[in-house]
Amino acid sequence: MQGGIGGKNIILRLEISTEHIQFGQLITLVNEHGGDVIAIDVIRTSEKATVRDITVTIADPAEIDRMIARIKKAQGVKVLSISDRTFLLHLGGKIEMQPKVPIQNRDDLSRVYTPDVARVCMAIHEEQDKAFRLTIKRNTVAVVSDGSAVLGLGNIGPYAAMPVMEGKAMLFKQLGSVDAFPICLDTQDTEEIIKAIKQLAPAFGGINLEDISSPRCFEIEQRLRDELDIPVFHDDQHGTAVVLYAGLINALKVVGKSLSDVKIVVCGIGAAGVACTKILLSAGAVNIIGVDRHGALTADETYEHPMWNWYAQHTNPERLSGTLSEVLKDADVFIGLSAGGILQREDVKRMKEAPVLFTMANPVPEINPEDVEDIAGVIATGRSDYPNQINNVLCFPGIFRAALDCRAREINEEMKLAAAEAIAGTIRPDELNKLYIIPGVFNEGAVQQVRKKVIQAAIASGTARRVPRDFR
Ligand SMILES: NC(=O)C1=CN([C@@H]2O[C@H](COP(=O)(O)OP(=O)(O)OC[C@H]3O[C@@H](n4cnc5c(N)ncnc54)[C@H](O)[C@@H]3O)[C@@H](O)[C@H]2O)C=CC1
Ligand SMILES: CC(=O)C(=O)O
Ligand SMILES: [Mg+2]
Repeated sequence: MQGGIGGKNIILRLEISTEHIQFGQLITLVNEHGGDVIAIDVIRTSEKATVRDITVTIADPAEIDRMIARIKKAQGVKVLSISDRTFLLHLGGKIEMQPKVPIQNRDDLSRVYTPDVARVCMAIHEEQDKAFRLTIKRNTVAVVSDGSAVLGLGNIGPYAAMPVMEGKAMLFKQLGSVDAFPICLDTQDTEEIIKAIKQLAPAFGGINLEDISSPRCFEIEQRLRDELDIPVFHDDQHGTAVVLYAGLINALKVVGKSLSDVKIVVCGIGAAGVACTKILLSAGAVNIIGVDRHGALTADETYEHPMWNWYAQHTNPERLSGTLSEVLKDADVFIGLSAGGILQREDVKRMKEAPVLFTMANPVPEINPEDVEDIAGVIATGRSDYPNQINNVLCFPGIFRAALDCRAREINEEMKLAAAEAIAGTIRPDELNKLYIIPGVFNEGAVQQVRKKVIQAAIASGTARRVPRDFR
């Protein structure tokens, strides 16, 4: 994946001479390259020529250049510009700030701002907790990244991370009615990140850490949880783990296996891989083998990475060693949280019957579903263009909605397990099948169910600081 014209949807602005070319000829040319014209807008027209924006969706992006070369050669057609619909959508960023009330006169001005605002400031100064009532704090979350592990793109830095964080902020708002600010810090130093987030915290009711690479993410999250009194949640760890567990509950029902019996191979023992393993262990999984770039993690080895030593001590009961391919033999479940394209069809064939494949690397999964759909029991990816999207977006809007509504001090294990069970439970037994193990992102019932179950868990576990009105 790269910048520029790399996507599947493009808009061509063409000046078309009415004397030389029939519009139908152009459509045929697009179709010959596997493209479909999905919209045509006339920009201007004269007797001799029309200027039109033609939106084309194309199955094989490699065909785009060939198609454009042919259009450029066609007599009577001038290509004025080529744009990628995804890039157009990002022009100027994807979100903006909106005041809740207009400032229409001096009276409004003196209330939202000086002098009257001073009385509100002093009320908070006298009782800091009032910040929850009198500022944006109670509904606002900071989405903070350092750009070090952005999706599966790696360490692309804070500027390049912004589009993902803006996207997360949009999802927070649309799905959970949570106001979220994208914040990308220009440092990858653990202490500086902790300090910066603590300094930002007064404005926020929660901190969603995003795309911070392991092992720094573990210390950053733990220290912030200890030192702040608002929920701090590393989405790539816990959001992913919650949704993965929800998906696995249902996938195992489809293939008729139980969590305590299955052999699970987790590939990519980073932020997401560690958290997914932890939630599965706490839910009763016994036989989990973790694999990273150098092969299986085993208690027979010592690792520089302290989390890997913990991992090796708590997993791989048979102390298997070897490559991903080797340890996959007779496995029931593959969980990929590593990098695109690293799993081969031959490896899947050596797994047990009806293997469950969660190939969750973004944007390119460990294996393309179409390469193994004939031999897999259930397949899920992190993407929205295949069935069974296992993506933390199913968790973070609802879990933060709940945490803000009950003013939870933290998001604890009880709340995470409740969220997973709520997501899994959204699918009725008569709906469950290999192509439908997890609710879709736009399933409003799922967010509401997560909110309800997570608030109940927060109250029961004593971390809620208020009981929302609909729970009284
Ligand atoms: N679907 C979802 O909801 C989510 C998907 N992800 C995806 O999971 C992947 C990992 O994300 P994080 O854990 O945040 O990153 P991370 O950087 O913390 O961990 C990635 C781990 O994968 C390992 N790895 C890389 N290439 C490998 C290979 N060829 N074989 C074995 N291990 C390999 C790395 O050494 C590292 O330990 C990314 O592709 C990300 O997009 C992450 C979070 C949520
Ligand atoms: C989904 C997500 O958070 C990731 O791929 O990093
Ligand atoms: Mg992420």
